[in-house]
Amino acid sequence: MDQNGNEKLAKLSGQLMYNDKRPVVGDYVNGSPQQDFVLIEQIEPRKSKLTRQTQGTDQREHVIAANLDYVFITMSLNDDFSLTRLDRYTTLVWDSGASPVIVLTKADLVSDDERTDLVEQVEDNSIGVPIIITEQDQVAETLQQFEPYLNNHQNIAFVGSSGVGKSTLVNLLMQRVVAKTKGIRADDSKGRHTTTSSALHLLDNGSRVIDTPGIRTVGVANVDEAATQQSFADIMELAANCRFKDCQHNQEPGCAVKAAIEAGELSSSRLNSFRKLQFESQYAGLTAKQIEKTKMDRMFSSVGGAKQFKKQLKHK
Ligand SMILES: Nc1nc2c(ncn2[C@@H]2O[C@H](COP(=O)(O)OP(=O)(O)OP(=O)(O)O)[C@@H](O)[C@H]2O)c(=O)[nH]1
Ligand SMILES: [Zn+2]
Repeated sequence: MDQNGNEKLAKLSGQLMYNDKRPVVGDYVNGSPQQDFVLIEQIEPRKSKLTRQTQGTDQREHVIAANLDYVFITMSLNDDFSLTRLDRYTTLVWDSGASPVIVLTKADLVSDDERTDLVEQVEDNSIGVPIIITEQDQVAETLQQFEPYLNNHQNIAFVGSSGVGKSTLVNLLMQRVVAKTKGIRADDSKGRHTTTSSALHLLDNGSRVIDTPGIRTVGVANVDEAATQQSFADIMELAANCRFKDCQHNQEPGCAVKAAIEAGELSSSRLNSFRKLQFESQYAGLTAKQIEKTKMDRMFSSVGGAKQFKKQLKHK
């Protein structure tokens, strides 16, 4: 896409190909126009990059999107609420160099008391991260809350579990259907039904929503708490019978997990994988807190309006 928002066909120069330097969505590139395509010759330094954490021995960094300014961590208040997952997403975003903003959706599906309680939990947990609260059909209120993050040619993206309302928000910001929501088919500008949605949506004010399946699911694979518990259902079940509620399954007396390993009902490698995941989650939570503290001041000064908007909506 050029400066004017026109999409162009582009090819990579041999030099970039040779060095395995490939642009990702959000990259700014320089190149020269050829007859019917643009030859990309240089990728500008990235001011932020969202990466996928590869697991196992392959430690190569996989960049999913570049130059994001704000990443909206989207979580629904009714059935997707998890502070642990929120912490891990927040860490992921801080690590990328972008700033996180928490979006709590579907406020219309919880009672006022529940909403107040959940929002306070997030405020206490994610100190310094702005919060946006949205609900069904509140278009003007929602746009108003997003405004501070869009008014300066920003690159933004939405992350979060499936079904929390990311597409709904993208479409709302675009003021038309560009991303598929459940039950609605995306329409492209020519009025033709499309099955794939574009990776980059240009808003009227010059900001861009970067939206790819890779961004949507970033972190979800190794982040999703419920999925973790589900995939280690056998260990969770055994652990319920440990004598101590906070049993670490090491040397504690009355440990049902150790007993199962000794009885040959559970492999010790399975316990190891479980530990690895547990450790990663604790580490992620800790880092989030530390990083949040150091970046707090910067956040408050750069988007001072955010808290006010939230308070307005909360007490309306
Ligand atoms: N009641 C209510 N429903 C909502 C709200 N936001 C979104 N929904 C509904 O929730 C469903 C899922 O929303 P989507 O926008 O498709 O969710 P998504 O996060 O894009 O899901 P994926 O495409 O799977 O990543 C749709 O039926 C929406 O209409 C909200 O604030 N309130
Ligand atoms: Zn135990």
